[in-house]
Amino acid sequence: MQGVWTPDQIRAAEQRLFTRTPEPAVMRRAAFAVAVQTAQVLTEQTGGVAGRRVVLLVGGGNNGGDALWAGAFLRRRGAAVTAVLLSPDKAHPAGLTALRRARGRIVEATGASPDTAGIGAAAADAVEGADAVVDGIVGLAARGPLRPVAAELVRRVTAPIVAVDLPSGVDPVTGAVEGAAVQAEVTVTFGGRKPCHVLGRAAVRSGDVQLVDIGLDDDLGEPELRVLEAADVGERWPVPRPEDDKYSQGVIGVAAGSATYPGAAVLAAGAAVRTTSGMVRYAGPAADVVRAHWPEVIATGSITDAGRVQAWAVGPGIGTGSSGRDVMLHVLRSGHPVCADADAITLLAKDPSLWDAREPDAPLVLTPHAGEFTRLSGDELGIDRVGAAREVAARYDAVVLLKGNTTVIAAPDGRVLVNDSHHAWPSTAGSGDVLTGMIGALLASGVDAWEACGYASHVHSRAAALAARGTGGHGVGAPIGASALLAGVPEAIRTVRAAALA
Ligand SMILES: NC(=O)C1=CN([C@@H]2O[C@H](COP(=O)(O)OP(=O)(O)OC[C@H]3O[C@@H](n4cnc5c(N)ncnc54)[C@H](OP(=O)(O)O)[C@@H]3O)[C@@H](O)[C@H]2O)[C@@H](O)CC1
Ligand SMILES: [K+]
Repeated sequence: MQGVWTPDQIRAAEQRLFTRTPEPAVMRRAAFAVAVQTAQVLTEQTGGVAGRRVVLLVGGGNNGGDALWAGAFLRRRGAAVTAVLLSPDKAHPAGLTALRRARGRIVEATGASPDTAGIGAAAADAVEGADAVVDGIVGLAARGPLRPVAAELVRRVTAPIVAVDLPSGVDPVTGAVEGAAVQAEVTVTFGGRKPCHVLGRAAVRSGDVQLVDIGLDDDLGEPELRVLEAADVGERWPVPRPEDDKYSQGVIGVAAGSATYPGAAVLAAGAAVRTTSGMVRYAGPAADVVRAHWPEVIATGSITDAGRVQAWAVGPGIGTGSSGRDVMLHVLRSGHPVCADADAITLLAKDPSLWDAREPDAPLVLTPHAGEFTRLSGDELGIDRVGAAREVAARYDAVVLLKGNTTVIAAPDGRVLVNDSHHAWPSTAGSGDVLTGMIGALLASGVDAWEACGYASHVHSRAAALAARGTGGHGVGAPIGASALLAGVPEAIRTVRAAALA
């Protein structure tokens, strides 16, 4: 599990660290890691470091200081280093001295012979001719998108960019990208990941995030967010133990779909079949279609005949009328864990009396997309998706899985997991029905509700990428539908289990 800390938490931890290690030493350690990473990028792209042209984009704070020191280290490897100063009066003095001593070149962004965009000739030549660029424009103190001169310089870069701490122009806390921002090949960050490395468009802008230990670990405290790694998921994914039988692994009940729209039922029940080896029951008007697709599912037409289950996955395609309401009353009164999606969420939002049917201590998972979330919360979803999910989770005493390119999973006690797969292959109709069935199956097998959401969401996005044979948003792959995603689930489970056993 990876932790993610806010800039305020990082700064507070740094203050404690500086009582043991002087600040300049910490900065040099950070900068050295930037230099090593830049050398690696240069080697990969050009076959070496000596003689290659490195440009440092240097803002007026310590982020720029890191870049200047990194430039001084890169001079030792024989790179030709040019620092482009965006705020010459504020550029980090010790960093400047170090680069000058190492015989790096220093120019001003808006220096002599400016072009029509106001960029000085030396800066323009350097940026356009670079083999690699180090982004030290702004770091933890960033506010808003890149300012015009920085934006213009970044626009002209064609070389790979190594971002110091975070890609300049993104919001460090919310991950919002509201204007010009750096697209990094690699981001070298210090002490702990920040929200922008794992949230939304900023996570994509960060590229490959390399975390460098600067001695902060003991001072960081509880992380603001957590990210599951493949091995975390594989280690806890339920598989049959030698002593298990079909009942001991959990029986899940799926209440989804309708006679007119049986697809949601087929997908949710199929997802449950592929998630665990326990038994799957289906209750609803699509029983015949479900049986035809999944002979292993025990299907019945009415929720009242469903038989015993250990958890319910409810909602997709049940409708928001009186029969949907009856289904909700039944599953909420059962006292078992419930994963409520789609129409189930709309029903809960429009009829608050349904909450009274819920057993107070039974775990409840709500898996809204943005529109359903707004119905639940009563407010438009803004940039701070983490804060919003946390608030709704606390209000309803439920785990809230807020769907989006970054999935945010908030527990009622404030813990938050995020799943950012850096791709959008799961964005296809029916994909949510699959996720609901997966979460329900994990709940039935006894996995904690917050963790179940994290595991299911990780495997779900992995299954989509496997099915699409795709990687990043602009990488290879072909479009998939939810049935293909579902078919990818077993292989996705195999890969996370292999990671855990490795
Ligand atoms: N603490 C430590 O010892 C360690 C810290 N480390 C490093 O320090 C970094 C934090 O440094 P920092 O606090 O000096 O601020 P930093 O992010 O460089 O910003 C500088 C100035 O930029 C400006 N600015 C704001 N928004 C902007 C925008 N959108 N576009 C353009 N400019 C913008 C704003 O100034 P303004 O112009 O508004 O007066 C702001 O004050 C951290 O990320 C890490 O790299 C590492 O060395 C490890 C040890
Ligand atoms: K930066």
